[in-house]
Amino acid sequence: MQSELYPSPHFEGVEKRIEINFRVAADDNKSTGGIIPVAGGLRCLSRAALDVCMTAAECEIVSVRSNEKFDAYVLSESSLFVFADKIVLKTCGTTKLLSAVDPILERAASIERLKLVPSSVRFTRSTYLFPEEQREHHVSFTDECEFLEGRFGHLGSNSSYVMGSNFDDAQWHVYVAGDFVEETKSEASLSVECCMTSLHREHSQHFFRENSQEEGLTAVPFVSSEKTTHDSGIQSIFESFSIDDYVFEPCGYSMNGLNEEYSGEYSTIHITPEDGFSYASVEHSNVDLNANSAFSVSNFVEKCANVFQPGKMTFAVTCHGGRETTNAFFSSLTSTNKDLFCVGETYSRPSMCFQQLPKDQGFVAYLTFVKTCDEEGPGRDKGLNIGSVVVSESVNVGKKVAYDPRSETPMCILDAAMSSGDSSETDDSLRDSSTDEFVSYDQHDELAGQLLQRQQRSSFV
Ligand SMILES: C[S@@+](CC[C@H](N)C(=O)[O-])C[C@H]1O[C@@H](n2cnc3c(N)ncnc32)[C@H](O)[C@@H]1O
Repeated sequence: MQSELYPSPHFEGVEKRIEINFRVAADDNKSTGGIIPVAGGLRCLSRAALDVCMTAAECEIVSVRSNEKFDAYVLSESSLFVFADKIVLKTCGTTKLLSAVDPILERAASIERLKLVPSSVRFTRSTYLFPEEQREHHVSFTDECEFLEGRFGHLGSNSSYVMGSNFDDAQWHVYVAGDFVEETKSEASLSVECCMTSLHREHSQHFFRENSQEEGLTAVPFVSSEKTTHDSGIQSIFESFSIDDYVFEPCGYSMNGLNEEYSGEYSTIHITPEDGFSYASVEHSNVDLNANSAFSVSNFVEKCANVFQPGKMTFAVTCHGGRETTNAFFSSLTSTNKDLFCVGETYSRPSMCFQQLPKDQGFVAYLTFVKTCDEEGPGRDKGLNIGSVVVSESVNVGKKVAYDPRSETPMCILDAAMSSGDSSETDDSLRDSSTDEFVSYDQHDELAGQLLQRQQRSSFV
């Protein structure tokens, strides 16, 4: 259906992401003491073994860069990060990310002496722009969760969430299982995943190898990936990072960044610049909150906004590991004033919600920003606002929801505090819509009840 509405072929920029943490199998614990050497473990997997896993997901490795803590691979569709005890795979398009899980688990289990087995997993994604084109285990979030439960449900503490307004086109999907805390009592780590749509058309010209002939747009001649990274402002988001960048033919951009100051930290950016379905993602992950205590989520939000100037952007902030540090970090987010994440006057923040993960695994905060005004000029890609009602996936209520993509601020006209439709999955939204501030845990049950009542009162066609 949508192929009649969008330029063909179009590209699904929205990525799926899985992070699997491993530990030494119980029967090998005695011989190894449970220790996985930082240069060993999963990093011992051969290139051929990784290629098999990537082929299963239907993507391939195009570049690699390493530091003492991890190997970062740029893929034809996004990125792969391999640590001694952790794999992070992020793929876009119609790739079959979950089909890589079995080959990864099999190869990890066969690593000599260590025999690595999963200890925890986190799967995340935004709402697909073209959900009907997804295949195999990715046809819906329900399918994705079913698959994940089959492979990781036995780890316990498993749960899934859909965060953000049910009426919005960008909800945040999360599946977690296993115990992050057991493994990393003292370490607290943070990741921020940003997704942007309706990119600025002039800025997007940086990511074409062949210049657009469109009137009103200033062509940016392609010189090198490094120059693209510098001139587009991307380098300024990640100043202390060594960047492995790649500009695709005829367009598209991917990069992995390795922090030279804090060597476990990484970043990754992927850009689909084409008009009609433009999309970019920026991720900054594995931030050790004890070591890099100066890390600021609001600075990160501001930098992404300034560089990309998208029509819309969402941020998922996940904090897990060491309980005290994560708790302190999130109280500092929630106790400070409500403008913490505001980006000047050019963006409004129609929604913010907050999810505590089971068994002290940590927290996820999910924020949405919408551009309030546009300057003169070629403006931004209208993206999905091309004059037709789009049917968007809404797995959490088990039905499809129609919304009008022509609305510039679809969420503003609705009650942003109503998280998603299924209260069993999302009634942990802790935002008080009257004050736009987080509420305490004690207030939570009361607020959830109020939200549910208001949700039941609301009607939407
Ligand atoms: C670079 S990848 C990045 C995907 C990423 N998830 C994003 O933000 O959209 C996608 C972009 O590269 C372009 N592209 C060119 N050759 C490609 C290839 N072989 N595989 C995937 N994308 C390719 C696509 O048209 C699209 O603009």
